[in-house]
Amino acid sequence: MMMRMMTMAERPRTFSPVCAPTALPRQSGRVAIVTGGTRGMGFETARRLAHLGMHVIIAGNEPEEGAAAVRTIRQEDAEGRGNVCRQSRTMEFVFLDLTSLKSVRHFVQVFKARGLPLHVLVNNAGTMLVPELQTEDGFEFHFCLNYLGHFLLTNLLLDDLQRSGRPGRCSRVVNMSSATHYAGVIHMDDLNRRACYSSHGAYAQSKLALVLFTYQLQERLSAGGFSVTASAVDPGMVDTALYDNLWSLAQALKRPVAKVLFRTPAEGASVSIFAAAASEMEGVGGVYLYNGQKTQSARLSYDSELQAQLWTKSCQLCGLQQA
Ligand SMILES: NC(=O)c1ccc[n+]([C@@H]2O[C@H](COP(=O)([O-])OP(=O)(O)OC[C@H]3O[C@@H](n4cnc5c(N)ncnc54)[C@H](O)[C@@H]3O)[C@@H](O)[C@H]2O)c1
Repeated sequence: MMMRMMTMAERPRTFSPVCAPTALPRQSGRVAIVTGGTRGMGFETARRLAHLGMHVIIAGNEPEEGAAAVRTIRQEDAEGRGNVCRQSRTMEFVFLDLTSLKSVRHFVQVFKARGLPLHVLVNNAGTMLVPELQTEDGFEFHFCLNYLGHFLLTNLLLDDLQRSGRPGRCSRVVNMSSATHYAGVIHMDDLNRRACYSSHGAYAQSKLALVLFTYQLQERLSAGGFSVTASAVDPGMVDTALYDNLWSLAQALKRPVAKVLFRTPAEGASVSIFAAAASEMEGVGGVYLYNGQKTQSARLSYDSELQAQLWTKSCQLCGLQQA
């Protein structure tokens, strides 16, 4: 499929959603995992995929928020169908803490025990501007939550994605990146940023790592002849709880600006939903999407040597055997 490349300078200033909701095909019989689907864009993604008929598993570290999200979506679904089906097992929450590699492995074990197929994995969960902090495994917080946890999760679920995809109906991995990745640098010898920490630098590195991971994953999937695609998406600036870590003056200034200029979570999520479900994206991978268009990502993200190095290093950090 031909998609026109946009440069950064060409990026439109309008904040319209990327695709009309009606343009998406039904997804009955398909299964999706959405990380961080308890609120914000993850919730909107889970909601839309569920309404398209998918069995959606919200994976997150906030069980109460997760239960509320599941209740809301089930209720909406039941009302849409004119019946009440609150016990439906096609919309559920399963605990996953992406800052713990043990939790990632446990989540995968629980999922595999169910014997379900897996057609869509949306790696959406994330955090931003956290003060210097280490995870239980000793990783920098942004690096682990935004990138490494998702790297491990995806790799452990790859065989399920490969088994569930077929030519003409590929399984899809969607990685939630950000325009901040353009400012990112990969510090291969200091991925945990011990030498010189900045929360913005750590966030940017994690989002660039996700783009490098996306391209390397697609290359490996294509080389293996698998019916799985991987894409990175950029939702624009979206008014969500992601900005809760801004210092208080910045918060106060952000609020009125966000109301006018930022996208709503539903608008922001439309790019993940498009990547996860649109017919236009069938068989399309190794791309960075912004406003539903294939867009040029950072120059560094196309460095295939850097992609391979990061892959190898990430396998070592997670204790994964290299394929
Ligand atoms: N809001 C924006 O302007 C913007 C812009 C570009 C990219 N993004 C990205 O979009 C994604 C979604 O963010 P959002 O804006 O909807 O923010 P949000 O704070 O509303 O959602 C973040 C989600 O991640 C989950 N999460 C946090 N820590 C977790 C952990 N340890 N384990 C599992 N889940 C965890 C939260 O529970 C929540 O569901 C993030 O990856 C973010 O970096 C956001």
